[in-house]
Amino acid sequence: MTTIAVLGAGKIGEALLSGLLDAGWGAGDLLFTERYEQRCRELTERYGVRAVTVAEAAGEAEVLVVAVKPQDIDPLLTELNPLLKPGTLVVSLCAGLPTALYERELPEGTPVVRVMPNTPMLVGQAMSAISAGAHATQEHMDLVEKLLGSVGKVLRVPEAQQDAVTALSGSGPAYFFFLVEAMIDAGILLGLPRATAAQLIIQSAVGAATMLADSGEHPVTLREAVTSPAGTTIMAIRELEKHGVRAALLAAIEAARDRSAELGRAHDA
Ligand SMILES: NC(=O)C1=CN([C@@H]2O[C@H](COP(=O)(O)OP(=O)(O)OC[C@H]3O[C@@H](n4cnc5c(N)ncnc54)[C@H](OP(=O)(O)O)[C@@H]3O)[C@@H](O)[C@H]2O)C=CC1
Ligand SMILES: O=C(O)[C@@H]1CCC=N1
Repeated sequence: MTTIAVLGAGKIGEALLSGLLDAGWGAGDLLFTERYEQRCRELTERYGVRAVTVAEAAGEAEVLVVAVKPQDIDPLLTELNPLLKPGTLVVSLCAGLPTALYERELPEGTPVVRVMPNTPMLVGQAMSAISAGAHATQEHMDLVEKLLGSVGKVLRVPEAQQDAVTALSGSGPAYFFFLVEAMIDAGILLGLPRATAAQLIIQSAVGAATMLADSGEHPVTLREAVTSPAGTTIMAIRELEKHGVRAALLAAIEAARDRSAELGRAHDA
């Protein structure tokens, strides 16, 4: 079995560890690094996976998954450079960071795969997009596809699309959570108890997502089926259009794309 070390087991690193264990990966094949002792203990107690140093991770693992904040990448790559064994695959989950950054800061020929996952990985429902760096082979891509495929769906995309992907599916769960939060507030406004409003909206979200995933229908068709002539839904849609919700989403996702590109440029040589 391939040994995988997650460097930086925060929100997404923990989601990956948890998702891989749920999918049947052995705890003995998973390692992680973290900055603080207490966080190491917490994760080891929760998942039975071993906390190691970066040097131990580089010595033992065939795959190093980098899951630190983009702002924390430079010291980690400096530490990793002299430790990396030839042929170790480096998988980056970091928003904005190009494979070229890793290739520049790590030993010549290091295979790198850039991935943009999302937190539904925690429940085996991630959407991950993967792109090969200059030295990543078909076998490396297949291995990363297998790894991420065990915790959700995987799409191969050209690296030039990764900033857009980050804005859409990387950040995407947050937009849905925001929408659900606002809709629950609307229930409160209408006088419903919070628990009732939450149950109504969360199940509606699950039902709508399942229809989108399973029916093969375009979202417009599904929305039209809910929108009766002179009924309730069209009154709500008119307000959404009047308040520019569609334009707000376009602008929001464009801003997220721009931020991803900016995070990458911050590391230009
Ligand atoms: N959260 C998300 O939904 C997604 C995040 N990502 C990407 O994943 C990466 C991590 O994000 P997220 O999990 O949210 O962030 P977190 O801050 O939750 O996780 C990063 C973790 O790495 C630790 N860390 C930092 N430097 C080191 C180091 N040198 N060695 C070991 N551990 C270290 C941090 O410790 P400390 O807290 O002490 O600094 C923290 O626990 C980012 O690059 C982000 O762009 C990608 C897709 C989705
Ligand atoms: O907000 C962020 O920067 C990270 C990347 C995608 C989702 N969360």
